[in-house]
Amino acid sequence: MNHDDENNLFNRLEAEMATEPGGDVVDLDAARTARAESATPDPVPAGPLTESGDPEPVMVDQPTAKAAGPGYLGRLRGARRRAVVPEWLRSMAELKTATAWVAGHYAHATGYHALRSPIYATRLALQAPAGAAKFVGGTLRWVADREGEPVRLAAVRREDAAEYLKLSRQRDGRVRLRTLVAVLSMFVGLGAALAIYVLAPTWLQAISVSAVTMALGFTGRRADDPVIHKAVELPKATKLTSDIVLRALGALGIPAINQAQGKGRDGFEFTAPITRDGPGWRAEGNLPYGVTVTDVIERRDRLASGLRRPLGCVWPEAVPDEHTGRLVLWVGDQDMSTAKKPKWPLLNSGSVNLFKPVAYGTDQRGRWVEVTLMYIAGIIGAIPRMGKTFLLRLLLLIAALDSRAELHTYDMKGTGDLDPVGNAVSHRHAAGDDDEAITYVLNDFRALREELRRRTKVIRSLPRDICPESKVTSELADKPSLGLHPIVIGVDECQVLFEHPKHKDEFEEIATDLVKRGPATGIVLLLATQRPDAKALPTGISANASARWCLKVMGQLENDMVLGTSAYKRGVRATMFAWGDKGIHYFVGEGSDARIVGSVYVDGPGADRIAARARKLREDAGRLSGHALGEEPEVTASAYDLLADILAVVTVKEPKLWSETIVTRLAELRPEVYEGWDPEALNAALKPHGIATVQVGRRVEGKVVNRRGVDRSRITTVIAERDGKRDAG
Ligand SMILES: Nc1ncnc2c1ncn2[C@@H]1O[C@H](COP(=O)(O)OP(=O)(O)OP(=O)(O)O)[C@@H](O)[C@H]1O
Repeated sequence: MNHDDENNLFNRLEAEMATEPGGDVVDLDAARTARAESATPDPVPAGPLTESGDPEPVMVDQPTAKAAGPGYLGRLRGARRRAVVPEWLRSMAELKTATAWVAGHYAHATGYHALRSPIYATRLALQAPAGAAKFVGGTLRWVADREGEPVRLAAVRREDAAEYLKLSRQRDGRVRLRTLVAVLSMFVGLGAALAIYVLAPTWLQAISVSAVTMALGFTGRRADDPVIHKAVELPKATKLTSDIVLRALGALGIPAINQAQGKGRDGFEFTAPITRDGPGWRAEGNLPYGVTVTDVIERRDRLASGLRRPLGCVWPEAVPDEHTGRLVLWVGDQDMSTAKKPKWPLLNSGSVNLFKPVAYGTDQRGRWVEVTLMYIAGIIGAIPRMGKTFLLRLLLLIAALDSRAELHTYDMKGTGDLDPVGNAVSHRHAAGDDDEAITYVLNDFRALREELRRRTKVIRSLPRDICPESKVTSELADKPSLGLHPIVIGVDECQVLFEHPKHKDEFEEIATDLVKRGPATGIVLLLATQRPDAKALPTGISANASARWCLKVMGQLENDMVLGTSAYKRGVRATMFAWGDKGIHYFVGEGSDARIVGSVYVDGPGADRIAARARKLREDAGRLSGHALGEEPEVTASAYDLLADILAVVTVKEPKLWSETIVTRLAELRPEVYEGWDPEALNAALKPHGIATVQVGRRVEGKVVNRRGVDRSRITTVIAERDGKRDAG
């Protein structure tokens, strides 16, 4: 009986006992027999009542274990098929890697031993006399049947004459035969040696003497000092066996596993054989009832101790479409952070189409993980020094390699990490968190909001056959006349914007708009922060981001801010990354579940080289613009302030004014900003400031006309609150 059957039976018997009135001690065998005979299902009190008022019985268990669950066909349909052709045969890249590795291994071993062969020969020659002595001694012992001596001596000690006589006779016969064989062999050997000496050419003589010397030298070897050392130190990563997995799971301190193992059971039910999977081993199976994969992930360090492997090799994972107790344990041969990574295809050559997936990192198994930068808004979160800026820069470099993309790069930390991209290709670029930089970013964000509006209008006006999905496509991005090329905005340490004492609301409002409506219009916003909380990353933004990269974080809150609500509960925990796991992160996006990815490492000089290539691409396409050309945006010094502008155009004598009058006046005041605004746009722009439009009645030609308008006193109050002054008007 397997564990499932045992458990089923146990559960059934428990249910039977629970339904017995009074909870008396029950003879289980008798109960089972009676149940089988009566063939009526057990009454379950929770069921609906029958006409007579008795609870209607509800079948919870089928009478036989066989009938439980779906039928054979059902189970077949539900079965997951394993790949017919193994992964390494399907993927050219994997096959190449495997073949190259095997060839490299043997080439290394051959070279290693070839270089040392003279030493081996000398040592064997020196050992040859000892080997000869050993050979002669061994032969004499064999001829004299020394191996039987202990038995004969034992017979002597026991004074067992009959036994001794029998053994002696047997020994005499054996010695005679062996002497004959030895003498014959000696003659044959000596004859062959003489023949070679007299008849054979010199090379054959040399080979023969060497072979005999080497053989004698090999015989004379010492166990503690081998002549030939191993060319490679085999890694300690030995095969993962079920025993090792069970031992490790038993060491986690999870009571249900320990109880099962205490009763002699496994505490883990393997659902597939342990197999080689990439550069590591993969075990899959069911944890005991009630134990979840997150329980194991939480104890990843203990698991690593139980497996006797470095932490970076041990990757327990949940299976997304399975129950929460289905564990996949992947144990790598090498620590993920130090394992050799394949060369990034874009490192030295190549360009990118942002509408197609691009490899940007590798998973634990060394396979490329791709990201499509279009139609997303992304957030990157991590504690400091884990590789957040490097990852953002990598994504921006990828974007730079599509010559159509217009880059806006903002390094609010100000250390110049984004300068390689910014100075070479960016349309807009700023570093630092001083007023000048903030004003620059604010102006650009405002311009981007306008661009977003323009793009939505362009997309709306396009015929269906050209723009079937109401979003920018690669073909549309190719047409310069439409101006729908990709715009990629990268902001490192974005909390500087969203916590800015004066402009935080406006930054938040624009960024939220870009996150929500940007993707369809070809605008991609990538935000990185080292403090992912509601202030640093407003929820309107974090909730709407469709791509998420989370490097190591310290707690559940930050984890869920970056990876999405309840990610932590589902076992997607970036808290488990070790301090050394730089660049390793959870990636959610590309329509798949969270994956662990180690991003490609591109250092400063590497980034410079790639950016130079990207610049060349742009120059060739005639698309280099803005900052990269040394041009600065027109509006820099005076960042406009909507509320202040409204106060400027609405006099104190006009306590309430129609929105349409205000937008007309605003357009006169600052046409580069307000041109084309309608009352709705004003309403939308005021909302983030907590200001709603009100009904304003005006007498027009003797009649009162009601329209939406703005209450001036509300504007002054909000400005007063914002600037901390009592009265702004
Ligand atoms: N993919 C990677 N592989 C290996 N090492 C990396 C990787 N990415 C970054 N690192 C290393 O991690 C260090 C920190 O990276 P980075 O400057 O991006 O961290 P950060 O999270 O942005 O830190 P801060 O919050 O201080 O800005 C780098 O100096 C780099 O050496």
